[in-house]
Amino acid sequence: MIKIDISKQLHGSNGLMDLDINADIKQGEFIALSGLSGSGKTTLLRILAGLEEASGKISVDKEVWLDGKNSLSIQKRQIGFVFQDYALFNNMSVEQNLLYVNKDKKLANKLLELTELKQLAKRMPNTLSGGQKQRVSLCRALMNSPKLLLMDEPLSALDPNMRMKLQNEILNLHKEFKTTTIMVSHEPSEIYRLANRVLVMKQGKIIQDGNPTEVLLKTSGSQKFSFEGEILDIIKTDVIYIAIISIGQQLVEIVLCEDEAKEYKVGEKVRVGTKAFAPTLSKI
Ligand SMILES: Nc1ncnc2c1ncn2[C@@H]1O[C@H](COP(=O)(O)OP(=O)(O)OP(=O)(O)O)[C@@H](O)[C@H]1O
Repeated sequence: MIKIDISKQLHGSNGLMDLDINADIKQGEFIALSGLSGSGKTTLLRILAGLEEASGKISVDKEVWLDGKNSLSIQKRQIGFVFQDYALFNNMSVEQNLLYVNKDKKLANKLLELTELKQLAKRMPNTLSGGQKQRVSLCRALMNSPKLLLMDEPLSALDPNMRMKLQNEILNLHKEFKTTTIMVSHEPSEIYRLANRVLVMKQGKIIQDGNPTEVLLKTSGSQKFSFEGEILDIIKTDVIYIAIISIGQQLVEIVLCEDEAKEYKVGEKVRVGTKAFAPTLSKI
């Protein structure tokens, strides 16, 4: 069990902001940490890792990581950290990056096999793709059998296909090692696939704490669809107008009458909704 009860005054974008976090995390939980930019997610991870000071207490099982002025050093905390920008040692091969953390060759091999990196073990990081680099940094973070794995938007620099592949690998690694994990993510589908619990932060506080269904599904099964998107263009045809909306990776056309077309502007954020129809599924 990880017990967190910390506070710290931060300089938010609108003046001072108190980071105040009180949460208990069970062994093996996979937590998605979500919330608007500037809400304090990265700072919380950095405090847990011992990279930043805070007041309060953090304990992991019977071990005290922080208690008032007493703070266990980063090296002694047994933390794995995966950053968005990989942070690999570029002068070391893939295998050396892993063995630098811990000389356990058997574990390094197992991790490289699980993430299909075995053939790349002797390669240098700058010869790898973004997805491969992030797999290496994930493996490296697991080399010291961390009590807590912290990941700060680890997949946000990757294209959607690679992102999905890495989500599966993260899931496999979590099944295998059951490492207690906190991962910052903004993507609902990613959170839904990976996490068993979601913490949503706002202005330094946790404002929602629940399982992904409770936190993410707002329609409660009512079959109303609603997607957020942005108007890319409004095109006039003979008698009607067509708004081109970008929703995630897709472009959608919505027919507008003249009065509606006047109401909206290109660049505006909109909600595309539909009700009273039965959605169907088909394989792709
Ligand atoms: N050591 C610090 N002392 C004071 N203020 C800080 C410190 N570190 C960060 N901040 C401020 O705290 C706020 C929260 O920053 P943080 O990076 O934790 O947010 P975030 O939720 O991770 O945002 P993003 O999603 O954009 O990465 C920011 O306004 C930042 O400037």
